[in-house]
Amino acid sequence: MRQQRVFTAEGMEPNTIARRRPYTILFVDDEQAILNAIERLTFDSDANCLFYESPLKALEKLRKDPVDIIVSDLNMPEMSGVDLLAQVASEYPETIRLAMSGMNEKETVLEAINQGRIWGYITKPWDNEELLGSLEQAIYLRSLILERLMLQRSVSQLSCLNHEGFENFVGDSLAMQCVYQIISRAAPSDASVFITGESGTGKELVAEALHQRSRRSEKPLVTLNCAAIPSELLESEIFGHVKGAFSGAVKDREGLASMADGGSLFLDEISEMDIGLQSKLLRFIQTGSFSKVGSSTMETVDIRFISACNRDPMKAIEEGQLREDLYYRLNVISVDMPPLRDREWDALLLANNFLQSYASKEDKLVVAFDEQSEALIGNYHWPGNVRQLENAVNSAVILCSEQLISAADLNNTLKLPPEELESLTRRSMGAKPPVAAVAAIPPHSPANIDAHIDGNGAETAVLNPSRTRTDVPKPLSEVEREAVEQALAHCDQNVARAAALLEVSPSTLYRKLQQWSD
Ligand SMILES: Nc1ncnc2c1ncn2[C@@H]1O[C@H](COP(=O)(O)OP(=O)(O)OP(=O)(O)O)[C@@H](O)[C@H]1O
Repeated sequence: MRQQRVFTAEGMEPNTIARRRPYTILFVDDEQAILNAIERLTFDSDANCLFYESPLKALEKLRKDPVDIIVSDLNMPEMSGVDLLAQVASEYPETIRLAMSGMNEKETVLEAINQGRIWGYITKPWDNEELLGSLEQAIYLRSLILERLMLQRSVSQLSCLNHEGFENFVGDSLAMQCVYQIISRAAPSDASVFITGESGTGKELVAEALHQRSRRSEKPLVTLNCAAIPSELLESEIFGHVKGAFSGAVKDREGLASMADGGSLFLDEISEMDIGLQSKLLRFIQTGSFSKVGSSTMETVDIRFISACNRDPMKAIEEGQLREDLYYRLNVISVDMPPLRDREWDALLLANNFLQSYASKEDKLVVAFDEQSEALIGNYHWPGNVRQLENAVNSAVILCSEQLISAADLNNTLKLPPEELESLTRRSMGAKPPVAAVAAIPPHSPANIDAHIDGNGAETAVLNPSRTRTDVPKPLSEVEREAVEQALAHCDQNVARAAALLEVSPSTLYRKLQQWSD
């Protein structure tokens, strides 16, 4: 009996990716007899060998499920082997590509090698030991590439983790920087804040950050999810009750309003609150006074109100689910949370962060996302926002059987149909690693522009040379105007928000807009 040929790269440390699994080798040749001969030769090896007569079918297979190594004949009627390998080189540059050819095609092969489309070649007819030796070499090369990929990803993850975040937020997109600025400015005030945004965008984190950064941080932040408590119990939940106020009220009970005294009260999903109770809440907000259910004694507390709604509050008002007067009372400062799909590369930053925390929680040696899963994270539209991303990563960490998370692992919760999954994981759709986040910001975007106050106190926007990659400087006036235009576009033409983003006063911005319109 022949001994099993073990295609495991020698010289690699135990537990490295080189040992993670059998490698997949795809052989393409239009002659079935050649494929049969290779199949017999590799039958006992621990590699996962696949055989295709049609180069087009081989490409189709590759696009569904990339392989480690491809070995292709050169002369095939459907598509030449050089073209096939060039295609693989452009779509999957890290797949090792070998050509099989007779000596008469040496010129073509050498040219392809020199152009980087092919890594090596096997002559036909081959010597069995030489062919197996070439495959072992290819596997060794592939293992080095995977090792390098893993190291790159670890470095990129470390830089994500070392990135100084804002409170408990992860993300440095322009949209989130704008949110951080509003929080920083609003936090010290006692003014009510109304947070809007789709479900799972982080509205509760905003409430926590506002409280943490306020003078009330030593006192409690009390959260009430108005949708989670039956409306008949909500009044007593907020204001408390006295013994005998209703059947079941066997003793006096403090409400959340008393518990939040000196601190903040976060009213989540406010439009779900019963409309009758909303008028009592309005009175309470206006006076700071309330009485427990079943009591006529007034109590006074000092509370900062933060509210959130995951639907359009104007629609809720129109539909009679939110009192307009209450809304304006609660909405002194508004924070609109951007959906995850509008946050540049934040999804990748967040995913890496969740990967680290769940891998350590589950005690699993999962170190990174593979290329396809990174592309999926960057390209998917995440209707459930950060919460959905967190669940997808959590489940992928639990289910994944290798050190790299694959798109299929993530798709366990996303449940995308195969065609959609394939198109979202295609490299050409442009996912970028998180470390590229800063470089990806256009050179003249507001993130690359600092506010500058000159000796006379006049504010101007200047390019920060350490953050821009442009080689040819533009006149300052042009840069300034572009920065203002981009900031306005980013903030839906809201001058106050654009001014906050550019770190100038709204009056400065109005003055400049006036000058430019003259
Ligand atoms: N930028 C972020 N960085 C890190 N974690 C985040 C971020 N945004 C949200 N999360 C996490 O995502 C989950 C959902 O966030 P959160 O509960 O704050 O969303 P929400 O907008 O209040 O949702 P809902 O409207 O459904 O109540 C939480 O586990 C939260 O910690």
